[in-house]
Amino acid sequence: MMEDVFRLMEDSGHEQVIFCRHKTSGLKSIIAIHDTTMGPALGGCRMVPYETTQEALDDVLRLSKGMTYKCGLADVDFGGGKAVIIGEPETDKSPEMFRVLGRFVGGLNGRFFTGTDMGTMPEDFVHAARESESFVGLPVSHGGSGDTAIPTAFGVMQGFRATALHLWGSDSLKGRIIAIQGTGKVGGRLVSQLVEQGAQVLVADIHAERAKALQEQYTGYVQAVDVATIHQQSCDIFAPCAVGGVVNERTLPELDCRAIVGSANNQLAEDWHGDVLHQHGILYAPDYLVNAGGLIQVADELKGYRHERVMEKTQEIYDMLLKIYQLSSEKDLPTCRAADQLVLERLHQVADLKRILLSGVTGWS
Ligand SMILES: NC(=O)c1ccc[n+]([C@@H]2O[C@H](COP(=O)([O-])OP(=O)(O)OC[C@H]3O[C@@H](n4cnc5c(N)ncnc54)[C@H](O)[C@@H]3O)[C@@H](O)[C@H]2O)c1
Repeated sequence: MMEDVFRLMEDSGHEQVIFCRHKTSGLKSIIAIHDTTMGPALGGCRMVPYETTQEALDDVLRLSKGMTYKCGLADVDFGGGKAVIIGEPETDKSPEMFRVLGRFVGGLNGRFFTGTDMGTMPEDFVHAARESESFVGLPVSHGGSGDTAIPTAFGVMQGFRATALHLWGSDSLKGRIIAIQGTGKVGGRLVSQLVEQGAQVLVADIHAERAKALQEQYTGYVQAVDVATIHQQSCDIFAPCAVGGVVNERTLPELDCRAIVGSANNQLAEDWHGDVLHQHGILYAPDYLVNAGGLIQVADELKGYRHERVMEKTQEIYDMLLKIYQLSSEKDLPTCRAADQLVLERLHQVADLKRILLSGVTGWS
């Protein structure tokens, strides 16, 4: 039986949940707006063949709340939101379905902006964008900003450097050993940038040929290892850049690193795994801060995209991460909890400044 939606919203602090259905296109979608204190909600739109509506609802509530935290730490003027489409991306998509989604999102009148996520592609959004201006992550030919892996990798590099400074007193990565799980768009970029900085890099990918190719390209600096053992490698920094949930009950006792800094979303299988990392003296860079480069890029599209501005903003991940590490040390708090505390402080600050009425605002409340 479906759980009471209002109770779920109350538990997670959501403002609004919208169920959208369209008979002819078969669209079934849920949009969740978590918190708009900092600005309109922003978050990706996923298409997944959820088995139940409850499963889709739980996912959209969890992900939209996560976006509030991500926007808060990245210091962009957006709040948390997310959309899910219930369906199989390979077979259920149609241009009409995305135009219908465009009309539903457009009907929110700027309260929610959305970009691509698992199961949705920039090409799908070309159809949606015909109906509303609330879509980001369009192909470059349609005014989009292009591959988000570029700022994302740049942000992770800031994470490596800030972590090195905190742990070893210098942000140089020369001679450091970094183990990268997943050598795709982000991981692959990190390898070349790390080699440039003089680091030693261990790599693993389920497509073993990708890791091997990097080993051949950077002989003497990059070594390919087995996917099953990458997290167990003795290294300075373990960088998950593939899938979520890699820090879990099974992997925790096997980790042999001083820090975890990577691009993958939801690296902690459960929040309390972050507490265990803290107890074990493994420094964890909250993933939603370190991988915020992509979010910063799509948020910038809404202002008229400027690459330099995106990279400048992404660079700030360095200082924000140092702030989290410092708070964590001072208060003996796990870094994930220190990050949450900073977001809540920011929400209070923004709510306070918004008490000042701007001229031209319609309505008096
Ligand atoms: N691209 C972005 O802008 C961006 C932004 C934020 C977060 N992320 C996250 O970062 C991660 C990497 O993103 P990407 O764009 O490089 O994706 P990608 O699909 O280009 O690369 C992922 C790589 O990981 C490999 N892989 C998958 N499962 C693996 C496993 N169990 N062990 C080892 N390798 C595995 C894949 O073969 C692939 O080469 C993802 O979790 C993504 O959600 C990416």
